[in-house]
Order: sequence, then structure tokens, then C-alpha cells
Amino acid sequence: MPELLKIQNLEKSFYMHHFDKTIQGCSGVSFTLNQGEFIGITGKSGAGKSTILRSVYRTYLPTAGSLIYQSDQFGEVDLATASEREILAIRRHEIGYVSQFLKVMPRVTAIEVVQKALVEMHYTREEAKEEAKKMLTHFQLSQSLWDAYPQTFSGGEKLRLNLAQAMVKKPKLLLLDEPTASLDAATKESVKDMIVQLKEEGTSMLGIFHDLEFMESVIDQQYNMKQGMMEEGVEA
Ligand SMILES: Nc1ncnc2c1ncn2[C@@H]1O[C@H](COP(=O)(O)OP(=O)(O)OP(=O)(O)O)[C@@H](O)[C@H]1O
Repeated sequence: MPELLKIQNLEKSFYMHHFDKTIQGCSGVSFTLNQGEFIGITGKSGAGKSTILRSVYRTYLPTAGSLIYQSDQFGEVDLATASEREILAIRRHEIGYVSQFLKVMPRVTAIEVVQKALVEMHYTREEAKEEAKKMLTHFQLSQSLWDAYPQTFSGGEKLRLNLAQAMVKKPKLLLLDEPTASLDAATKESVKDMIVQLKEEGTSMLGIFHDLEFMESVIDQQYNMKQGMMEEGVEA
């Protein structure tokens, strides 16, 4: 399988001015994600798992190392040094990110959140609305909430909306930071179905899960983080 993302010696540290100390997020992290593959990252709280995902999405600017990504738009790109313009275009069309926290915009309804994601992918407004309805139905978001503002949604509802908005784009690379936290068994199944479907369509994924049983049912490879360092990978 062709390589999609090759991470070499990724390091991210945080300099805390107010107490003149550096906190290590992760260091010496190296691994390769192939096209259509799903890698799960495990490790204790604070081990550096989210730091890796945020560095790939460039929410965090890596301190050292390279993240060589094969972009449809730009060819081979190092996400650590790519321009802001490249990163924004890659986020818009190629890399999706799901966390438990929904970035909500004022006066944008739940269905518009998903619709907007598709309009960015050049769907017409009408097509986008139809696809958005299908996705919200898949993730069992009650129809009574479609025209509501997500600010007041519960944790699980926000997460399902986040999943819908990221997955509806069928991104090339999907970053999943605890995508099943606060979901019941039935909704977890719908997340699993969508993961399987996207994988079949060629999406590669990097994911963090507290539910190890769920994780092991969907991943191809697993890496464990310990105090900011990556341990040897084990085949899933
Ligand atoms: N923005 C930040 N500023 C300062 N320190 C940070 C920042 N983000 C992460 N860290 C630190 O980096 C280390 C790794 O954090 P990270 O969030 O990657 O851990 P994690 O393995 O995802 O933990 P959890 O499972 O609890 O979410 C922690 O010590 C954390 O305090």
C-alpha cells in the first residue's frame, strides 16, 4: 500500500513562560501510515497521544521532526513546515479531525454545519442538504435537533455532529480523538459502520480510544505512547 503519512522524529514541547519551564508533549515519534490503513494510538493520560494528532492537523506547530504527507492538491508536503494557506486548503479538502469538543459558530444550525462541510467540497446547496440529512440520520441525531443551534447540545450530541461533519466529506485522512466517548452502544455501532465504510472507500485514519475493545475491532496497527515516547508497534 502506498504511504500517505510518514512521521519522523516528531517532537513537540511547550515552553511555559510564566514559570520558565518546558513541558514535553511528545518526542522521537516515528511511524508510517499507509493509504486505507487505520492506526490506533494508546497510552496513559498525558502520554502525548493528542499531541501527535494535533501536530498532524497543525493545531500544534511541531518543535522538531517531519510529517511527510502525500497531498492531492500539493503533492508531497511536510505538514510541519507547510504554509498556512496549504494547511487551510488541506484541512478543508483532505484531512478531517474529530474531537469531543465542537467548535460552534453562532446562529448556524446542526444541519447547516454538515451542509457547509459539503458545500466546501463543491456540492450544490440542495445536494449538500440531502447528504447532510442522511448523515445525521445515520448518527441518530434526533430530527428535532436538526434546525437547532448546537451550543446547547449534550456532549454525545455534539460528538455525533462532529463525526457527521468530518465523515461526510470522506476525507483522505481522518484524525479521531476519542470519537466514541460519551456514546451509547447503539451509536458506537453507527460510528463503527461509518469507519468501516470510509476505510473501504480508501480513507486512512489515526485514532485515540479509551474503549480498547472498540479500537481493536477497527484498527490495523497499534502503537503505544509512554511518557511522550512511542513504544514498539504491535500488529492488531
Ligand atoms: N497546549 C499545551 N500547553 C502545554 N502543555 C501541553 C499542551 N498540550 C499538551 N500539553 C502537555 O503535553 C503532555 C501530553 O498531552 P496530551 O494531551 O498529548 O496527552 P494524551 O495522551 O492525549 O492525554 P489524555 O489521554 O489525557 O487526553 C501533557 O503533559 C500535557 O500537559
